[in-house]
Amino acid sequence: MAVPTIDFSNLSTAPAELEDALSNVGFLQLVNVGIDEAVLRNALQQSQQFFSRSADEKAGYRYRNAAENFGYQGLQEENLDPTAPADIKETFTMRNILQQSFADERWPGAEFKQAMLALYKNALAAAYAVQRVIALQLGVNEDFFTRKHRGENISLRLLHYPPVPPGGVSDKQLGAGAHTDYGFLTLLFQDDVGGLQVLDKQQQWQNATPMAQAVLVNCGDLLERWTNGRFQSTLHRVQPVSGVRSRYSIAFFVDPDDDTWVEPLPSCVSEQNPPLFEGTTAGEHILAKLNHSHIARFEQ
Ligand SMILES: O=C(O)CCC(=O)C(=O)O
Ligand SMILES: [Fe+2]
Repeated sequence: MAVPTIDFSNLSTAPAELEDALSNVGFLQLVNVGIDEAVLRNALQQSQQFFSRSADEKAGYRYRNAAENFGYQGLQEENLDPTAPADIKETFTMRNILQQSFADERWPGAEFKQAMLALYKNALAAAYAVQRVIALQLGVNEDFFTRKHRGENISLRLLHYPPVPPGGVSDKQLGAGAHTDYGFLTLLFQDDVGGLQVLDKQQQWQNATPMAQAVLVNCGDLLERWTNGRFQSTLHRVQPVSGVRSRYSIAFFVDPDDDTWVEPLPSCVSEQNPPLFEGTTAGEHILAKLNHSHIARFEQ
């Protein structure tokens, strides 16, 4: 299985290719979706600067709770796979920052904040464009999904995977443990280091090789539920980084508003395809998964 590349500007082929990729792989590389390279570069630069600060300084911007979903989390504070050792990554998460204002002292700096607001805005416009195409493919109104994603569960997350010395980690310890994403879809911007892997239908891990100028897009659990399993929320993980260079990535999680009721759409259900999922609110699903990946480390 290769992760397919789709040119979003080709209106005659993109919708069907998008549907095909989400159904068969759950991941795709999207080009020409309107991401401004300078905005992305600036955000990555700010991310590198922030993570290079001392542990003490970074601790001043700590994450407080899953409901707020904002701030810095250090190495081994999260288990995306609750059955594995904690992830060797540090993160800075920013939820709903176009509408929710966090006090200045919660931000690492004014330039950092400006850079993140710009990327958030740019990524949101791209995500809405993709959602409109998906809606039409699924036989609902074009704005069916965008109306349910007003921002309260949309977040931008900077990730830093420092290199680990050979033999420095146990067998099962990863940069990010195997998991599926919680929401509708995720846009991922990765540097050229590599390490992200996607599980294929033969249960083999395949590299999602970084591709310049492309955004990696993947389907989350709630889109899988809406499509009654037609679109796949695929397991993925990040290998620990060896060598000398750190890996940096930025994820943009596009998740529905808390009160959104998610159940299989009529176009995805038939006599041959009875509903596989019960209805749930998006809020319940997201909070349960967030808590699960943070609480697990206290139980080990
Ligand atoms: O950093 C990456 O490449 C992937 C991170 C990821 O899958 C996640 O945070 O959900
Ligand atoms: Fe993920």
